[in-house]
Amino acid sequence: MADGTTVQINSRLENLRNLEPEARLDLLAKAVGLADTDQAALAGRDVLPMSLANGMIENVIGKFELPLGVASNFTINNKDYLIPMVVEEPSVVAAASYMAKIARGCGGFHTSSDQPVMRAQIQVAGLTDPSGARHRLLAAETELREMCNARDEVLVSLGGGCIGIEVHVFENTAVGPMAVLHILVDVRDAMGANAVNSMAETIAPRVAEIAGGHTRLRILSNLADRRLARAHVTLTPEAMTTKAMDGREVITGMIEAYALAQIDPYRAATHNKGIMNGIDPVVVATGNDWRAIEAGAHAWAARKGSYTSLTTWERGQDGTLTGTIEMPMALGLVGGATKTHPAAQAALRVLNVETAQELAEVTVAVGLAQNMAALRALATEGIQKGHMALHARNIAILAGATGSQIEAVAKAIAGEGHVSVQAAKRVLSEL
Ligand SMILES: CC(C)(COP(=O)([O-])OP(=O)([O-])OC[C@H]1O[C@@H](n2cnc3c(N)ncnc32)[C@H](O)[C@@H]1OP(=O)([O-])[O-])[C@@H](O)C(=O)NCCC(=O)NCCSC(=O)C[C@@](C)(O)CC(=O)[O-]
Ligand SMILES: NC(=O)C1=CN([C@@H]2O[C@H](COP(=O)(O)OP(=O)(O)OC[C@H]3O[C@@H](n4cnc5c(N)ncnc54)[C@H](OP(=O)(O)O)[C@@H]3O)[C@@H](O)[C@H]2O)C=CC1
Repeated sequence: MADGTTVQINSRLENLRNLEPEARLDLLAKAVGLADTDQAALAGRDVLPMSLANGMIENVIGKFELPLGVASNFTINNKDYLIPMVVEEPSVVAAASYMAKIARGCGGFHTSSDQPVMRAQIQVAGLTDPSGARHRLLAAETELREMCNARDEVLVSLGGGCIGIEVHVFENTAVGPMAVLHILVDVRDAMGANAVNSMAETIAPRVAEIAGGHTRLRILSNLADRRLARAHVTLTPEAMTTKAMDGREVITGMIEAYALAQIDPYRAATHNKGIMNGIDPVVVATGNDWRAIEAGAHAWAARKGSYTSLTTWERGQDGTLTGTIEMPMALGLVGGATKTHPAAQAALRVLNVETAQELAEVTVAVGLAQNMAALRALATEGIQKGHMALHARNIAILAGATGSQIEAVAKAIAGEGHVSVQAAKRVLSEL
């Protein structure tokens, strides 16, 4: 766990879906060994006192609640994980759990990641010799690195700190030539924005002196391309077989669907939205900055000039299907709201991760599972059947159903295949 103790979890929580929320939390608490305070935080009982909320952002007037679910069945690198997910969209948690169930029968997900290295940019403008400035800055690397590290002794004592620099030259911009110095900083278990921003601001005057010209921007880049996390999964045709389709056909359909996301930005945007359906809920549940993750994901997807898929899907020589994902994942276990929000702390304990790198790897594995669910549904029965069956509960609520009526109305309209408020109102009046 984040506190240093190791717990073996069995993520296959039988019958979880059929329990009431309190019983589900109870089952989760037993599986993970959660303290009462963490259970209360996850249940949303007085989780965020107004005084705390008021200290987190400005002009606070209240708090906004969202559902917190748990995806089961995940096996990643032969270790079981239960995944807390904060999300407003139906079918996301069910889909992740389902794909994790299929994947665990095939050995689960496997991951790797880069060291947690962030970059910050120091823009130098007003130059006549940007290439000369680049050489002068590169020659001063040791001095600049030492200045950065003197700014954050705690990070250095934790094994992190500035590990190097890069200088990028732009000969022609709207305001003339520019050199941009990047500092590369190992931020350990933090997301790292504040650490790298402070270093960038500290060394900027010296950078201006060395380069000539003047410095302007001093800020991290959310294109965290030195902090990539990767996951892959290999699935047999037998595991991909559905009631209506042979697994080999399902695999063919998924690969065809993926092929469009590779080359067509219209499809890639939706394909990647499906991936972020898995990633964002984990980022939110752990109190991390989801705008930073979104910005990094889409900038990475467009890095080759045209926007493309964050995943790949390929058929192996033995007929198996392999899915992979690789993307920036700047997540922290400390800093930001991860430490201040009690539910984020509890969610991290449910995840049972030791390092920010492990959290990043688990998160991209959930993104891959979510993409697998969408492609599998799209390649077989279509998205509406499974998604709308679960969305039907929202529609039932909109139509005025309460308590046990919600499930009854949802089941009836999903069964009719006509999920609309009108149909729900009719069923409700007949109940
Ligand atoms: C929705 C399912 C999973 C149903 O699929 P199903 O075949 O009806 O599921 P099942 O009843 O056979 O259950 C299989 C397992 O799914 C899970 N499961 C199943 N139902 C529940 C539930 N109610 N509550 C909790 N867990 C559930 C659970 O793990 C269960 O195992 P069990 O517990 O029985 O051992 C399937 O149809 C599916 O995966 N559909 C895809 C859904 C999806 O991708 N949703 C995302 C929203 S759509 C979108 O925004 C993105 C998109 C699609 O546009 C992206 C793109 O285009 O690429
Ligand atoms: N473009 C962007 O994405 C931007 C994002 N942000 C925001 O910045 C916040 C995240 O910044 P971040 O720097 O991560 O957070 P913090 O500055 O809140 O926390 C990180 C600090 O925690 C301390 N620390 C303790 N233990 C560790 C450890 N094991 N590893 C690393 N650091 C440790 C270090 O501080 P110390 O040395 O002081 O002990 C470190 O600098 C988020 O709220 C984000 O929204 C801000 C600006 C821009």
